[in-house]
Amino acid sequence: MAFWVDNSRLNWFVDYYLEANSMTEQADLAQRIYQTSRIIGNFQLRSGATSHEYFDKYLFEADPRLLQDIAQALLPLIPEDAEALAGLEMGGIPIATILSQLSGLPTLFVRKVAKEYGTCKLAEGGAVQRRLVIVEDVVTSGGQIIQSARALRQAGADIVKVISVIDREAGGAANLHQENLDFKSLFTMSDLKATAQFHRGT
Ligand SMILES: O=P(O)(O)OC[C@H]1O[C@H](OP(=O)(O)OP(=O)(O)O)[C@H](O)[C@@H]1O
Ligand SMILES: O=C(O)c1cc(=O)[nH]c(=O)[nH]1
Repeated sequence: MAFWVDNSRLNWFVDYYLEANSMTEQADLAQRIYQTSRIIGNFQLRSGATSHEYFDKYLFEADPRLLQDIAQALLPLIPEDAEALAGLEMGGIPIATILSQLSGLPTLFVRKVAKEYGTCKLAEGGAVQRRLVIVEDVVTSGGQIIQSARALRQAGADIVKVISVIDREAGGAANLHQENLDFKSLFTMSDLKATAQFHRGT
Protein backbone atom coordinates (compact mmCIF):
# COMPACT_ATOMS: atom_id res chain seq x y z
CA MET A 1 0.00 0.00 0.00
CA ALA A 2 1.43 3.35 -1.02
CA PHE A 3 1.95 5.84 1.82
CA TRP A 4 1.31 9.36 0.64
CA VAL A 5 1.97 12.47 2.70
CA ASP A 6 1.08 15.95 1.57
CA ASN A 7 4.37 17.89 1.86
CA SER A 8 2.79 21.13 2.97
CA ARG A 9 0.91 19.30 5.76
CA LEU A 10 4.11 17.59 6.86
CA ASN A 11 5.95 20.94 6.93
CA TRP A 12 3.13 22.46 8.94
CA PHE A 13 3.29 19.59 11.42
CA VAL A 14 7.10 19.85 11.78
CA ASP A 15 6.88 23.64 12.28
CA TYR A 16 4.10 23.18 14.82
CA TYR A 17 6.07 20.51 16.68
CA LEU A 18 9.26 22.63 16.78
CA GLU A 19 7.32 25.72 17.89
CA ALA A 20 5.54 23.77 20.64
CA ASN A 21 8.84 22.29 21.76
CA SER A 22 10.57 25.66 21.97
CA MET A 23 7.58 27.13 23.85
CA THR A 24 7.88 24.32 26.39
CA GLU A 25 11.59 25.04 26.77
CA GLN A 26 10.90 28.77 27.24
CA ALA A 27 8.24 28.05 29.85
CA ASP A 28 10.57 25.68 31.66
CA LEU A 29 13.33 28.30 31.70
CA ALA A 30 10.93 30.95 33.01
CA GLN A 31 9.82 28.63 35.77
CA ARG A 32 13.44 27.88 36.77
CA ILE A 33 14.36 31.58 36.87
CA TYR A 34 11.30 32.38 38.96
CA GLN A 35 11.88 29.51 41.40
CA THR A 36 15.56 30.27 41.80
CA SER A 37 15.62 34.04 42.09
CA ARG A 38 12.28 35.47 43.21
CA ILE A 39 12.29 36.57 46.81
CA ILE A 40 9.66 38.32 48.88
CA GLY A 41 10.18 41.12 51.41
CA ASN A 42 10.51 44.89 51.38
CA PHE A 43 13.02 46.05 48.85
CA GLN A 44 14.25 49.44 47.81
CA LEU A 45 14.99 49.37 44.10
CA ARG A 46 17.68 51.23 42.23
CA SER A 47 15.11 53.68 40.89
CA GLY A 48 14.10 54.61 44.44
CA ALA A 49 10.77 52.76 44.17
CA THR A 50 9.95 50.03 46.67
CA SER A 51 8.68 46.55 45.95
CA HIS A 52 7.48 43.53 47.89
CA GLU A 53 9.22 41.23 45.45
CA TYR A 54 12.70 41.10 44.00
CA PHE A 55 14.55 39.01 41.46
CA ASP A 56 17.94 38.29 42.95
CA LYS A 57 19.83 37.83 39.70
CA TYR A 58 22.91 36.56 41.47
CA LEU A 59 20.94 33.47 42.44
CA PHE A 60 20.27 32.53 38.82
CA GLU A 61 23.74 33.63 37.75
CA ALA A 62 25.42 31.48 40.38
CA ASP A 63 23.80 28.33 38.97
CA PRO A 64 26.07 27.24 36.08
CA ARG A 65 23.45 25.24 34.18
CA LEU A 66 20.78 27.92 34.53
CA LEU A 67 23.15 30.72 33.50
CA GLN A 68 24.19 28.70 30.46
CA ASP A 69 20.56 28.06 29.46
CA ILE A 70 19.68 31.74 29.90
CA ALA A 71 22.60 32.78 27.71
CA GLN A 72 21.60 30.20 25.10
CA ALA A 73 18.07 31.63 25.04
CA LEU A 74 19.41 35.19 24.73
CA LEU A 75 21.66 34.30 21.82
CA PRO A 76 19.03 34.76 19.06
CA LEU A 77 18.36 38.30 20.32
CA ILE A 78 21.83 39.45 19.27
CA PRO A 79 21.64 41.18 15.87
CA GLU A 80 23.85 39.91 13.06
CA ASP A 81 25.69 43.21 12.70
CA ALA A 82 26.77 43.40 16.37
CA GLU A 83 30.51 43.76 16.84
CA ALA A 84 30.74 43.39 20.60
CA LEU A 85 28.69 42.93 23.77
CA ALA A 86 28.64 45.34 26.71
CA GLY A 87 27.78 43.77 30.08
CA LEU A 88 26.70 46.28 32.71
CA GLU A 89 28.18 46.13 36.20
CA MET A 90 27.57 44.00 38.05
CA GLY A 91 24.79 41.58 37.18
CA GLY A 92 25.09 42.08 33.41
CA ILE A 93 28.72 41.01 33.36
CA PRO A 94 28.41 37.23 33.99
CA ILE A 95 25.65 37.01 31.36
CA ALA A 96 27.69 38.95 28.81
CA THR A 97 30.70 36.74 29.52
CA ILE A 98 28.80 33.51 28.80
CA LEU A 99 27.14 35.11 25.76
CA SER A 100 30.58 36.08 24.53
CA GLN A 101 31.67 32.43 24.80
CA LEU A 102 28.58 31.23 22.95
CA SER A 103 28.50 33.88 20.23
CA GLY A 104 32.22 34.37 19.71
CA LEU A 105 31.71 38.14 20.04
CA PRO A 106 34.11 40.01 22.31
CA THR A 107 32.64 41.74 25.35
CA LEU A 108 33.15 44.95 27.26
CA PHE A 109 32.71 45.15 31.02
CA VAL A 110 30.99 48.44 31.74
CA ARG A 111 31.44 50.04 35.16
CA LYS A 112 28.82 52.22 36.82
CA VAL A 113 31.53 54.85 37.26
CA ALA A 114 34.94 55.03 35.67
CA LYS A 115 37.79 53.60 37.68
CA GLU A 116 39.63 56.37 39.48
CA TYR A 117 43.14 55.00 39.11
CA GLY A 118 45.12 52.82 36.70
CA THR A 119 43.51 52.98 33.24
CA CYS A 120 40.63 55.16 34.55
CA LYS A 121 38.21 53.41 32.19
CA LEU A 122 34.42 53.19 32.32
CA ALA A 123 34.33 50.29 29.83
CA GLU A 124 36.99 47.63 30.20
CA GLY A 125 38.04 45.14 27.56
CA GLY A 126 38.65 47.04 24.36
CA ALA A 127 37.44 49.78 22.06
CA VAL A 128 34.04 51.33 22.72
CA GLN A 129 33.64 52.69 19.18
CA ARG A 130 31.85 49.61 17.85
CA ARG A 131 28.30 48.34 17.25
CA LEU A 132 27.45 47.21 20.77
CA VAL A 133 24.73 45.11 22.36
CA ILE A 134 24.10 46.13 25.97
CA VAL A 135 23.49 43.11 28.21
CA GLU A 136 21.54 43.59 31.45
CA ASP A 137 19.98 41.28 34.01
CA VAL A 138 16.87 43.07 35.27
CA VAL A 139 15.19 46.19 33.90
CA THR A 140 12.86 48.23 36.08
CA SER A 141 12.85 51.92 35.08
CA GLY A 142 15.65 51.45 32.56
CA GLY A 143 17.58 54.17 34.40
CA GLN A 144 20.85 52.25 34.70
CA ILE A 145 20.84 51.28 31.03
CA ILE A 146 20.09 54.85 29.96
CA GLN A 147 22.94 56.17 32.08
CA SER A 148 25.40 53.61 30.70
CA ALA A 149 24.15 53.97 27.10
CA ARG A 150 24.62 57.75 27.24
CA ALA A 151 28.18 57.35 28.51
CA LEU A 152 28.99 54.72 25.87
CA ARG A 153 27.48 56.81 23.08
CA GLN A 154 29.42 59.83 24.28
CA ALA A 155 32.55 57.71 23.92
CA GLY A 156 31.61 56.81 20.33
CA ALA A 157 29.59 53.58 20.66
CA ASP A 158 26.74 52.66 18.34
CA ILE A 159 24.23 50.79 20.52
CA VAL A 160 22.45 48.40 18.14
CA LYS A 161 20.43 46.51 20.77
CA VAL A 162 19.73 46.25 24.48
CA ILE A 163 18.86 42.82 25.88
CA SER A 164 17.88 41.69 29.35
CA VAL A 165 16.70 38.60 31.17
CA ILE A 166 13.77 40.15 33.06
CA ASP A 167 11.72 43.24 32.30
CA ARG A 168 9.79 44.15 35.44
CA GLU A 169 7.35 46.15 33.27
CA ALA A 170 7.72 49.29 35.34
CA GLY A 171 8.19 51.79 32.53
CA GLY A 172 11.64 50.59 31.45
CA ALA A 173 10.68 49.55 27.92
CA ALA A 174 9.02 52.92 27.19
CA ASN A 175 11.91 54.88 28.69
CA LEU A 176 14.45 52.95 26.64
CA HIS A 177 12.38 53.44 23.49
CA GLN A 178 12.34 57.19 24.16
CA GLU A 179 16.10 57.10 24.43
CA ASN A 180 16.19 55.52 20.96
CA LEU A 181 17.33 52.17 22.29
CA ASP A 182 16.05 48.98 20.68
CA PHE A 183 15.17 46.85 23.70
CA LYS A 184 14.16 43.21 23.98
CA SER A 185 13.84 41.19 27.16
CA LEU A 186 13.86 37.40 27.28
CA PHE A 187 11.01 37.48 29.80
CA THR A 188 8.68 40.01 31.33
CA MET A 189 7.67 39.74 34.96
CA SER A 190 4.20 38.71 33.73
CA ASP A 191 5.73 35.82 31.77
CA LEU A 192 7.49 34.59 34.89
CA LYS A 193 4.39 34.89 37.05
CA ALA A 194 2.20 33.18 34.46
CA THR A 195 4.45 30.13 34.22
CA ALA A 196 4.81 29.97 37.99
CA GLN A 197 1.02 30.09 38.36
CA PHE A 198 0.57 27.42 35.71
CA HIS A 199 3.02 25.08 37.48
CA ARG A 200 1.30 25.68 40.81
CA GLY A 201 -2.01 24.79 39.20
CA THR A 202 -0.80 21.47 37.76
O1 LIG B 1 16.02 49.68 35.43
P1 LIG B 1 16.53 50.32 36.68
O2 LIG B 1 15.48 51.09 37.41
O3 LIG B 1 17.79 51.12 36.43
O4 LIG B 1 16.89 49.14 37.68
C1 LIG B 1 17.51 47.97 37.29
C2 LIG B 1 18.98 48.04 37.64
O5 LIG B 1 19.14 47.82 39.05
C3 LIG B 1 19.82 46.61 39.30
O6 LIG B 1 21.17 46.82 39.50
P2 LIG B 1 21.84 47.17 40.87
O7 LIG B 1 21.91 48.66 41.02
O8 LIG B 1 21.16 46.42 41.95
O9 LIG B 1 23.33 46.76 40.66
P3 LIG B 1 24.20 45.47 40.55
O10 LIG B 1 23.88 44.81 39.22
O11 LIG B 1 25.56 46.06 40.56
O12 LIG B 1 23.93 44.58 41.72
C4 LIG B 1 19.69 45.84 38.00
O13 LIG B 1 20.74 44.94 37.84
C5 LIG B 1 19.71 46.92 36.97
O14 LIG B 1 21.02 47.33 36.65
O1 LIG C 1 15.06 47.61 40.22
C1 LIG C 1 15.98 47.04 40.83
O2 LIG C 1 16.86 47.61 41.47
C2 LIG C 1 16.00 45.54 40.83
C3 LIG C 1 14.87 44.80 40.79
C4 LIG C 1 14.98 43.41 40.82
O3 LIG C 1 13.98 42.65 40.79
N1 LIG C 1 16.18 42.84 40.87
C5 LIG C 1 17.29 43.58 40.88
O4 LIG C 1 18.40 43.03 40.93
N2 LIG C 1 17.19 44.94 40.86
